[in-house]
Amino acid sequence: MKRIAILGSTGSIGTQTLDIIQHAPEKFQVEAISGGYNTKLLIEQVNQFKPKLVSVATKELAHEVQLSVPAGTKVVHGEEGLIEVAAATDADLVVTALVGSQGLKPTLAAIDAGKHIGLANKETLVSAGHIVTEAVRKKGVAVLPIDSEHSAIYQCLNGENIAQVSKITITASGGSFRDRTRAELEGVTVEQALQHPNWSMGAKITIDSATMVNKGFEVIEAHWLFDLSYDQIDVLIHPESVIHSYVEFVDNSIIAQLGNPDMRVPIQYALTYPDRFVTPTKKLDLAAIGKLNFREMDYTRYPCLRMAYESGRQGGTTPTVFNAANEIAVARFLKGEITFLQIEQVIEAALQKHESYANPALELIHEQDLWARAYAESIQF
Ligand SMILES: NC(=O)C1=CN([C@@H]2O[C@H](COP(=O)(O)OP(=O)(O)OC[C@H]3O[C@@H](n4cnc5c(N)ncnc54)[C@H](OP(=O)(O)O)[C@@H]3O)[C@@H](O)[C@H]2O)C=CC1
Ligand SMILES: CC(=O)[C@@H](O)[C@H](O)COP(=O)(O)O
Ligand SMILES: [Mn+2]
Repeated sequence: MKRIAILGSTGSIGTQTLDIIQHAPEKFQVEAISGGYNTKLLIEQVNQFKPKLVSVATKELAHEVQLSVPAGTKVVHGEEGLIEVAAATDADLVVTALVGSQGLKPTLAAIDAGKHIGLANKETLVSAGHIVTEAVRKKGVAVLPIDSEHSAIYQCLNGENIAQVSKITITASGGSFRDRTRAELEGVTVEQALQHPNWSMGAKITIDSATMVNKGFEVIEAHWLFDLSYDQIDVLIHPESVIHSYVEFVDNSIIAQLGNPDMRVPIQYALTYPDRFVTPTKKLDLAAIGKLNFREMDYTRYPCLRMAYESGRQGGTTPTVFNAANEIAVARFLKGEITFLQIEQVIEAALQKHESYANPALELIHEQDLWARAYAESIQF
């Protein structure tokens, strides 16, 4: 029995993690879960999976949840609650499925407590990759990627010598506006931006996919997960999201991982690694698909990807600012305060304004994250 804790159990990744678990109840025990504000779903999950510990966003919501869950369930709240879910139970593996850099402290707490990590919350590695990587090295825990591209690369690298990798290629669907020119992005709506062509995901990552910030995050995430230089990480547009990513070796051999766009496959792989078992997902039918398409990345069309590479290469607090400014810009776009094209303007302005600090400690990361948020919030158009 593998004991699992889930940060963000009520979200897209969290619910799909529980879906895999409910298909193999003999393999998993859910020790702890956390939700934010969706208490209705959280209560259903607690009653079905019977974790000992559950966390919600606020004290008031914790009181509400306590009334509707089995006696003996401990209900906690806020950042401390997330840290407790991450670190205070007997879980072997913590699935980090919170959205945004609020996932950083709980992830570090889980690592410090010696838990293996099923990593979905990529903003954590973008914001503080060197700190997370160092903590993982010190504690000797495993980080099993859940992000589909990184799970693909992890699977392609299984048993290979990383020194013989010449480069990796992360595939990108192109997002909800992949067939529009930049001029055609003027006036696009929130509703249109939320229509991802292949994946059903939370709102924030769906917007990140449309701006190509998501791919930029994935480049930085790959740099930290696989210890590759930015020159060894490419991005290629692949509209069907069937090839999830691939690795090219020094002998020009390429290994790719394929599958239907269904996050339950990489989630399951992270939960059961190094084993595999029959899954509730559908088989990939290449004959029915017929052909796969590819397009070279256009960095003028997608300036956020260019900014991500620049931020990653600069390192220090620059990726922290890139991430935090983006979080605010996306929230402002979703609230209707700014336009889609202004998201990249907010990020660019924050990157230009900030002063990069090399090798920052956690306190400085936190400070710069707050600075970038306040600055991104203050920009008026
Ligand atoms: N969805 C996907 O297919 C993929 C997602 N990822 C990454 O995984 C992470 C999660 O994404 P996704 O599942 O789509 O996101 P969702 O928005 O669907 O879920 C986010 C989760 O975080 C919780 N949460 C949000 N705010 C708070 C808060 N203040 N306090 C406590 N909990 C909070 C939400 O709770 P509630 O809803 O109850 O408020 C929810 O459980 C992101 O980093 C994303 O980039 C990576 C690859 C694919
Ligand atoms: C499912 C997943 O891993 C997402 O991160 C996905 O990559 C989003 O799709 P695109 O960013 O390629 O549009
Ligand atoms: Mn991805």
